[in-house]
Amino acid sequence: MSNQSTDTPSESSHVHTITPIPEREHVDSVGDASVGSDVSLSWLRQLYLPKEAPDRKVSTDGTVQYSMQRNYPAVRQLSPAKRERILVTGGAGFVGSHLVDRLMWMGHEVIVLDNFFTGTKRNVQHWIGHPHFELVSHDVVDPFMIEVSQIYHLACPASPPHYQYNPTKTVKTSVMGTINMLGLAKRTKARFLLTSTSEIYGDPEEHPQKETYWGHVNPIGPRACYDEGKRIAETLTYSYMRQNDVDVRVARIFNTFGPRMSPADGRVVSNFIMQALRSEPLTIYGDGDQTRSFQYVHDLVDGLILLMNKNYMEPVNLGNTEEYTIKDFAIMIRDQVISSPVAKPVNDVKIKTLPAAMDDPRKRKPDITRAKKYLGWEPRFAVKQGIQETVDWFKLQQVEGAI
Ligand SMILES: O=C(O)[C@H]1O[C@H](OP(=O)(O)OP(=O)(O)OC[C@H]2O[C@@H](n3ccc(=O)[nH]c3=O)[C@H](O)[C@@H]2O)[C@H](O)[C@@H](O)[C@@H]1O
Repeated sequence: MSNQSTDTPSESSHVHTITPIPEREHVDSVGDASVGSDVSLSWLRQLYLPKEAPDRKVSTDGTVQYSMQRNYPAVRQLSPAKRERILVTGGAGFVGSHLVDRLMWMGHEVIVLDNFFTGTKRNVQHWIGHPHFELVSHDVVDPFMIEVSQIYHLACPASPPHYQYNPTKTVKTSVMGTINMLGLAKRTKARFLLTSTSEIYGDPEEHPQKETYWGHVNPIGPRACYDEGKRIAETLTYSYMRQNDVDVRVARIFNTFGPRMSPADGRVVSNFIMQALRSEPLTIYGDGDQTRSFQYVHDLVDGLILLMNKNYMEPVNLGNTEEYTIKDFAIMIRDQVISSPVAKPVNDVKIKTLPAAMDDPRKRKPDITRAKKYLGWEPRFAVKQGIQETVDWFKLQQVEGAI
């Protein structure tokens, strides 16, 4: 993409009316006691923003030395009868690893399958060797046999540059990976949860998007490998439900951010934070009037666990209704990185405009009436609180030389 202009865009001209964002209280605990996922934020933070890191020593000579962790984080003690054996595909990825943290906290046995294309061992390193945890290097495109009672099927690249890097493989992952995992659910009678996406709505003509909306997707465009892949994954899921009595759940996940996002995955949150930290211009694709609604990863994990454990089989949107134009979002992130008390000094960060991405949805915001009604779920985190934690995490990676 070539640079067209270097300037700070005006904050006014929106394409449609955006609901003002309400103030939210600072959150210090997450989860839901009804399913045993309730936990303090500080317990989770020790896993990704530790005060000390006894498992690794980062030296000024540019080396890092990992050592066996002496103590695992404390988890709930469950009786064997209540302990589920849970498979998480893509469990070493950004969302998957936070889900694994919570399921481990809840006292369950967790088996992670990952091919490490976008996930990393580092994301789940703190659990390796734990008696409740197993990490398997495996690509879901190939069949996999195991006895489990629940399957969270997350495996698939999710950022547009990653899923467009090898579109055929993305389609295979969605189609064959989902068939393999549904087959496993059928054989073991495990409950199966598909992580679908807001992208199945395409460039929506309905706003906000309800689950009853069928979508507006270009079937042959550059995003199709992901959009259509996830649409067929939904089709497969409900076919197995009707034909084979598989107990299914479908989450349609809207834009999610947080610690452990890959700094180079090309999504807007990681791009803007990294650019601001490096004092580089923030890159806006197109006019910046396109909108997205961003949720913090812990809210999503709350929603996924509730959905798995409640008795509701239709698709459910999981997303935050705080909607931003991308240009307002750029300004918000820039200001937050600059004003952050522990930030290394960043120079005056500019914003530059690049050509729009093809088929980029113009607006996106979830209608979460269903999630509220059937799961008793709604996001708790203000985007700003989540962004602050994410900025802190990116800074820690920078200090440790990991990025
Ligand atoms: O973050 C997510 O959860 C979602 O990310 C992508 O969907 P998309 O909305 O295109 O996400 P981004 O790549 O983060 O882009 C958001 C908006 O920011 C723009 N953008 C992105 C990157 C950038 O540097 N500058 C910029 O203006 C994009 O053009 C787009 O309009 C994935 O396709 C979804 O599956 C995934 O759920």
